[in-house]
Parts: sequence; C-alpha cells; structure tokens
Amino acid sequence: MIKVTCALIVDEQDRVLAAQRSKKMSLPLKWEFPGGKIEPNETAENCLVREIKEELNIEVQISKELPSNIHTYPKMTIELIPFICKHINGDIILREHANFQWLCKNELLALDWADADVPIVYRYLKP
Ligand SMILES: Nc1nc2c([nH]c(=O)n2[C@@H]2O[C@H](COP(=O)(O)OP(=O)(O)OP(=O)(O)O)[C@@H](O)[C@H]2O)c(=O)[nH]1
Repeated sequence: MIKVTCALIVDEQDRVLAAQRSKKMSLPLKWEFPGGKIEPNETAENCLVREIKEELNIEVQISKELPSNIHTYPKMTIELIPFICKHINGDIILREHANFQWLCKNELLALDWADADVPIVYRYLKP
C-alpha cells in the first residue's frame, strides 16, 4: 500500500485550498488536496511539508492530523493521510498542478475530487 499525505490548507476566512491535477498526471484534471508519497525513512509530517514546498512553493504549519482513508484504485491502493495546515510563508506558485482554488465549506462538495479524497472531504465537513 502506498502512503500519501495531503494538506487541507485553511485560511483566515476558513476557506480550504483545492488543487487540480494536470492533464499529464495520473487522475488527470481531478481535484485533490496537495501532497504526495511518503519516502523511505520520512515521517508523514516531514513528507507533507516537503511536498507542499515542492508543489506550491509555500511553507505550511501542521495544526492537526485527520483520520486517513484507504482507497483502492484499479492500479493501486493508497492510504491518504490528511493534515489541517496553515499557510505561514511564501506565495503560491504551481509547480505541477493545473489550477487551484480557495473554497468555502459549502463549495467543497461541488468539485470533481479524486475518489480517495471524497471521504476526507465529508469527514472534514462533519461537525
Ligand atoms: N497528493 C495527493 N495525491 C492523491 C490525492 N488523492 C489521490 O487519490 N492521490 C493519489 O495518490 C498518489 C500520490 O502521488 P503523488 O501526488 O506523489 O504523485 P506522483 O507524482 O508521485 O505520482 P503519479 O505519477 O501517480 O502522478 C497519486 O497517484 C494520486 O493520484 C490527494 O488528495 N493528494
């Protein structure tokens, strides 16, 4: 199973950053929470901070880990491990993604999310 971390980056207005995968990536044009695969000998937290710097050019601070979701795609099974984060430094530059959006809670469910992310969105929205 591939362990993947992802960031729910929340701003002062309680909006969350969603990133759209590019046409060239797997799951093209699906929306996801930015992040990536944990490398050998890396903690989930270090992976997340590294991936967000690589993909979005920003520094984030982790506030909280949420329950992970195990999802089986036709070609692989992933454990997606979400963290609530704050953007603490830098301007967003998209290094891999096609697009990004800051979304209010009531807008989140309208996106075409990667399948593994859907339960995470629901869990985040649950009071
Ligand atoms: N980063 C991230 N990956 C996700 C999410 N949801 C989801 O299914 N994934 C999948 O988990 C894997 C994460 O790998 P990655 O983002 O490091 O992708 P990568 O460039 O190394 O691999 P790739 O060649 O599959 O694109 C991808 O296959 C991606 O499709 C998500 O919310 N964030």
